[in-house]
Amino acid sequence: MAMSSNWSLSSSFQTLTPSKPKAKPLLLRRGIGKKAIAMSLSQETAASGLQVVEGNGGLPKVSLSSIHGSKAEIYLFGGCITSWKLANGKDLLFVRPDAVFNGKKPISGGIPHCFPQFGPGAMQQHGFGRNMNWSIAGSENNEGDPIVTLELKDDPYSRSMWDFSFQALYKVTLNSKSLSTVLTITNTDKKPFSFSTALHTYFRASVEGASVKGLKGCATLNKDPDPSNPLEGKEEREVITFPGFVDCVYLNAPNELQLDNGLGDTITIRNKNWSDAVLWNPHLQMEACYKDFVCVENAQIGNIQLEPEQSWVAEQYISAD
Ligand SMILES: O=P(O)(O)OC[C@H]1O[C@@H](O)[C@H](O)[C@@H](O)[C@@H]1O
Repeated sequence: MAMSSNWSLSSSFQTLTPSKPKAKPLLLRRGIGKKAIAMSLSQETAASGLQVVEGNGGLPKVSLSSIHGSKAEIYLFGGCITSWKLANGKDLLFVRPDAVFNGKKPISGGIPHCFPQFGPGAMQQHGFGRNMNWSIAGSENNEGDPIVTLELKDDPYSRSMWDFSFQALYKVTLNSKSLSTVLTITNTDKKPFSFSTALHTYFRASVEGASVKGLKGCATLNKDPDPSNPLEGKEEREVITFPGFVDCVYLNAPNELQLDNGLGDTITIRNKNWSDAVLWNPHLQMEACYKDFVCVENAQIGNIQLEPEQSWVAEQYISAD
């Protein structure tokens, strides 16, 4: 499979001592007071093409601009990428009209994290990663393309649900026609833990014209009609469309899928080490917006167990040609 030249991952599991990226640290650090955050807003940071600005609800938002014209936005709350615009100004991601930006409820749209649980399970459906504040651990600029690394660590809130010490690093790179992410989960505890995770990507779409290719032959867990009792099956379709409610897990999904968003764009979704995929459209359960998006999610549905100091790494690379 062809990958871009900056696409490299030596191994999926690495034993390493958790470390900060080498890039120059920015002002917004974890645990910093509100006042300090306010002071650092609007500041042009060390790496060009990257700014921290005030987003909806006053939440800090990282704004990325490539010299090639593409743009992206990431809320530190939830480490959620809410916008990915090509040079032509088209935003390929979708934020639901009912999304709230109050720093409490997860942002419904863009690319929310499901961590440390895809769900359903012991804690809230998609875990706590999407409703905690991530911090900026570093930034770079590679030939005009901005790169930012966000970090999430355990705190009393996460420990109230999942009593482990962890570090999540999320490196986001914006290129002219692509957006890539590397998620690294490290066990910083003294005991093993297990987790599941997903990138719950909401793609802007015209649902009637949208389709996904690449999943034929996969084993499926279909949550339609009963989400609490998924039906096991096998995907027989070359081209999957969204004629009604869709909520299906694809196990051992391939490393490359293609989404036709029904709006004139073909989006290639490549991954390394995201083992599974999920397709979701709520249909009439969300009458106000279901026609305007489809979720195509890279996921790790089965639990990953990490020993102390061990890391799990997975990459996603979405591009529009
Ligand atoms: O939490 P959100 O963004 O509303 O998404 C919920 C949906 O997320 C999907 O990933 C699940 O497969 C669905 O079962 C679930 O209903």
